[in-house]
Amino acid sequence: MSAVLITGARPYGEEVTDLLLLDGVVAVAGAAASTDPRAAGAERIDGSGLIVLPGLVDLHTHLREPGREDSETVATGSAAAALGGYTAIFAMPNTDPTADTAGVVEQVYRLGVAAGLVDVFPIGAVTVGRRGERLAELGAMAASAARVRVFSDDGDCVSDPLLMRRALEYVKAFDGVIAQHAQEPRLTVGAQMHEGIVSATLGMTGWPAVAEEAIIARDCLLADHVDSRLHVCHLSTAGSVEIVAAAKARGTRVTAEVTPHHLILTDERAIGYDPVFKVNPPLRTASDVTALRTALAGGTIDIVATDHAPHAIQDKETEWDNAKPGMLGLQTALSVVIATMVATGLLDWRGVARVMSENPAVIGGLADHGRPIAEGEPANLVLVDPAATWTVRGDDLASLSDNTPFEGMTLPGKVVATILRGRPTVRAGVLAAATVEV
Ligand SMILES: NC(=O)N[C@@H](CC(=O)O)C(=O)O
Ligand SMILES: [Zn+2]
Ligand SMILES: [Zn+2]
Repeated sequence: MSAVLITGARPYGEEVTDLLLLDGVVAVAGAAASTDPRAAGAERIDGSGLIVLPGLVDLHTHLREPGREDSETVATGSAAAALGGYTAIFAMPNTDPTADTAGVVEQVYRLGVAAGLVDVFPIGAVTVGRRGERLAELGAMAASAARVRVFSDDGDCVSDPLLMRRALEYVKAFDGVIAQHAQEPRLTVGAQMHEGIVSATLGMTGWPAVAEEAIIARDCLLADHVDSRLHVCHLSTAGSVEIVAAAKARGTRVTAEVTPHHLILTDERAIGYDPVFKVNPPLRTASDVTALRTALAGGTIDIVATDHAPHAIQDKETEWDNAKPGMLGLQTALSVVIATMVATGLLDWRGVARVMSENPAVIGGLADHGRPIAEGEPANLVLVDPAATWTVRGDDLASLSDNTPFEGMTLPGKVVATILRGRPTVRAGVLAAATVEV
């Protein structure tokens, strides 16, 4: 039997409430927690000054296993996730081999269980090899031990509208969702960064906003037509926000995510030609950043998802055109959300719980994550010190890769403890009982 007593912490930043966690469940919430006889032998966590939130849920992580274990593994990505306050992550299928069969998704699922730091839910590819030619075995992945509910060809767009329609129709049978990487390939041939004033000045090939917006508009219409669930990955432009808002107003079952980096960085970062700022979709303009923050606060954008995309040094520290797109995110996401959304007054802590835990759990179909902090609920929790600040160093992060765009930045908010089913995976800001070397 596991027993943990958290004293003096504030759920959602509200009233101080003691919490007694027994056998993976919040057994007692309130003053009675500390006096409960079952608290006698419990591990104690001093929560004074800390905020408790439901454990974070990331709907968009790249773990690189199988295939690129030199840039990330399920175990090292799980460590980064736990240290970032996550209790559940969804792993994108752009691995080698592609996670497009029951066999591969079960392998990733089992590696997550073995690492034991966070619940790892594999995302299945929509098409075989993510090649966009024919549907993968969606039903077999859904029926597998990994119980896949989210499907995506992320890294590439399901650009064929007929395949997209069929995928949307297929997943209705098990209430699945298609998570689309919205990028019209013909409008982004050779694209390196956001198409605008900065790309023109630098002479780089641009990735126009319309390449994202055209696919989102099309997919919203398709999802509406077949009454299925669409999720828009890493939405990045003000125009995309307008399209999603209009679709939601019409009753389309569409949800959308924004990444931490799109909430804080702009295309001006490309000026130094440092490929650490190369990402898909690209960093956009300051007015896009403002629109994304407003949409996240107002609910047009449902969640923050990291798009944690580790890359080995030889793939990233090369000239811009040859560098792979993608940025680390798991250990910095909460701090970036605090800096951009909480410190600015756009979201309170209830709002943070909604966009980083509750909503992603609902979209991903998880019953045991993103739950209220209340008696009888699963004890998946994160304790955050809102007053602490820290300076990001890629070297210090648990990921095997170092490609953080926040190197040297001082950010607010530190994860002090992460608790998965009543068991601390992070204590005093460090990995607890690590089952893996990082
Ligand atoms: N975001 C990125 O720039 N890269 C991702 C793929 C993706 O999310 O599209 C990757 O797998 O590296
Ligand atoms: Zn993508
Ligand atoms: Zn991605």
